[in-house]
Amino acid sequence: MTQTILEKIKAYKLEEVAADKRTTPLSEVEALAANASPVRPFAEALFDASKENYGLIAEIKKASPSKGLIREDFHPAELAKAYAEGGATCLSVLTDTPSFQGAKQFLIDARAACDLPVLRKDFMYDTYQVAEARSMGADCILIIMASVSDTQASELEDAAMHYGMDALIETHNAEELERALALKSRMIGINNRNLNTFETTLDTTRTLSKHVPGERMMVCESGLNSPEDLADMARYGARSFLIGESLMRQEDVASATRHLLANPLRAGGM
Ligand SMILES: O=P(O)(O)OC[C@@H](O)[C@@H](O)c1c[nH]c2ccccc12
Repeated sequence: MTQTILEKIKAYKLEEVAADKRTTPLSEVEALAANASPVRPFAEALFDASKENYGLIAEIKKASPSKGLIREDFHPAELAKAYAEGGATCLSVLTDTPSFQGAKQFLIDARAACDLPVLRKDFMYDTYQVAEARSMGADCILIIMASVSDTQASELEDAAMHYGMDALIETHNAEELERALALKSRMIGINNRNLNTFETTLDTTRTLSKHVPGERMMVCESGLNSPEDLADMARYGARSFLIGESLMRQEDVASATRHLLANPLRAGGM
């Protein structure tokens, strides 16, 4: 049987975590996590920003399995500063190496360069990875419903809460969304990209948004390219966005971020 991209990632990630546990035992990671820089409120920052205009989680992403190398001139600290200057609310930093050419050090460098709360973007299966995320300084983790059981999801969420971190619960279809809503987290991601096939369409948000209850905060993820895309998604109730590639492809990341956040809905008085 051929594996999907997500299944392949899961297989190597479980091996990676097992190896990490051998080199750095959990007790050591927990001690580092306990001494890490204080948590920056992630969900709260996003919620506040989305009341004013849009909340933006800007992603530091060097490469992806579907696109290959996205950005040559890649310096996480510089990019973090540019995103902050351009008005991003939070950062997301890919720490997966085999598929995204990310690194744990990228998160550490990006967070040290700005005041924004930071999401560790990786494939999480084990609470060891949550402790590790906090030890790097991460303020939020990602839980991908397509890749974890309900039990795993709530264990990961509990571990995040234990450290005072937030969790972004990522969904891609109605079944995953229903499972996500059984968790405690307020932030519900709708990923427009199917992680098994890497097909991307904003129709995912158009379809699923109506099933996100008002008390949750919807985060529209992937495939967003322009202020018009954001305005379009805003019509479906999205006020917060997770954006990587379209910003990473711009030479001047700060002004590209500013341009993206210029809100035609408000500016046009609609
Ligand atoms: O680069 P884009 O199309 O703007 O997408 C960003 C982000 O949503 C995407 O990187 C992502 C969403 N969920 C993920 C899970 C794992 C890895 C990556 C992702």
